[in-house]
Amino acid sequence: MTFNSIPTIDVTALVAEDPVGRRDVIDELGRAAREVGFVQIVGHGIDPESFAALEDAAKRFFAQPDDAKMKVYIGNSTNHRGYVPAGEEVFAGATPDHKEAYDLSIDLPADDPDYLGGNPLLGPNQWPDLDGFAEPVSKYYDEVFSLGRVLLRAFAESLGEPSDLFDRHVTTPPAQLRLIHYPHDPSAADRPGIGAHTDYEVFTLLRPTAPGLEVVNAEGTWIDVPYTEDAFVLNIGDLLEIWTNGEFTATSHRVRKVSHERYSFPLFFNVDYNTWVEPLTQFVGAGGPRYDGVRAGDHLFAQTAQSFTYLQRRLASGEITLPDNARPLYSLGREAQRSAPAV
Ligand SMILES: O=C(O)CCC(=O)C(=O)O
Ligand SMILES: [Fe+2]
Repeated sequence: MTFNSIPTIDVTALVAEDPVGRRDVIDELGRAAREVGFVQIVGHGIDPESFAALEDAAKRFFAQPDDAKMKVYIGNSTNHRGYVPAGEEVFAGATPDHKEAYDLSIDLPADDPDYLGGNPLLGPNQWPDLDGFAEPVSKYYDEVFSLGRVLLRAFAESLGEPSDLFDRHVTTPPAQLRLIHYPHDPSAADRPGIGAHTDYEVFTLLRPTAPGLEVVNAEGTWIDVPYTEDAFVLNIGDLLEIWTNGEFTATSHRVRKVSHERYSFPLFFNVDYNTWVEPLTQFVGAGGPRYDGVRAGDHLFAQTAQSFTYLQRRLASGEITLPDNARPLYSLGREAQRSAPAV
């Protein structure tokens, strides 16, 4: 099965809990997750004002001088929160991505036991000292997180399963929101915005401000995700691919070189750190499971540690270690399947 465009699904009936219309939406979501792994979501009910306020906050944050941004450098954090300067994240192998970012996640109190116990992804955010930043960013996070929960339940139902099959694992998950800024820099025209990859979580809900995102189909052709105002781009991540034994696909995507300024805001919806994710028996046929199991948080941390230079330094010094059985980068998704079968 291949595809040449990204479907758009109006989820109004799902969000409104319309008992009749929601079933059609669920079936459409399931079909898109199987056949494409990417979909544009409209009718999601997120207030355009919340997005406008997030975009404004992000622009004001990135417009600050480097030394102000570096006060909340991600490398100051033990739980992976804060500012990611250009060149910090080495995504596509040798070529650093041409972007800067600000990473936050579920904002737990400073006395959170997982944080105090050294969990590498859980704990408080590292908020900048910038008026009118934390409030709109947190509001957007909470609203999109709630939408994610509705969609997660819909995906379970689309598989003929109880709606809480995955959602029962969502309490305080390491679900990151990234504010990404791709600056305007014509001299960097030969560098990718973000190299090809799959996302490491359950699924991603992304809002961009401009085109540039591309996904690969089964034939290896890169397909544009057209920019649609007010739509969320939803893509299936590694964990749903593993749980469904490949029934859903984590489709590889990239951001092509951007000569214009662009922002994008992916919220990587996730399950709790300690959730064990392996192919569910109902999806495993005679051929057996196609994937080894992973712990949700370990998978995200292992992938993160292999792509952020501050974590590579901590690994090299022995300050931190990779989780057992860490997968190498980019071992899942359609691109990986084309070169080698999953294990
Ligand atoms: O900027 C985009 O549109 C994509 C970002 C992305 O794929 C990611 O952060 O994982
Ligand atoms: Fe991504």
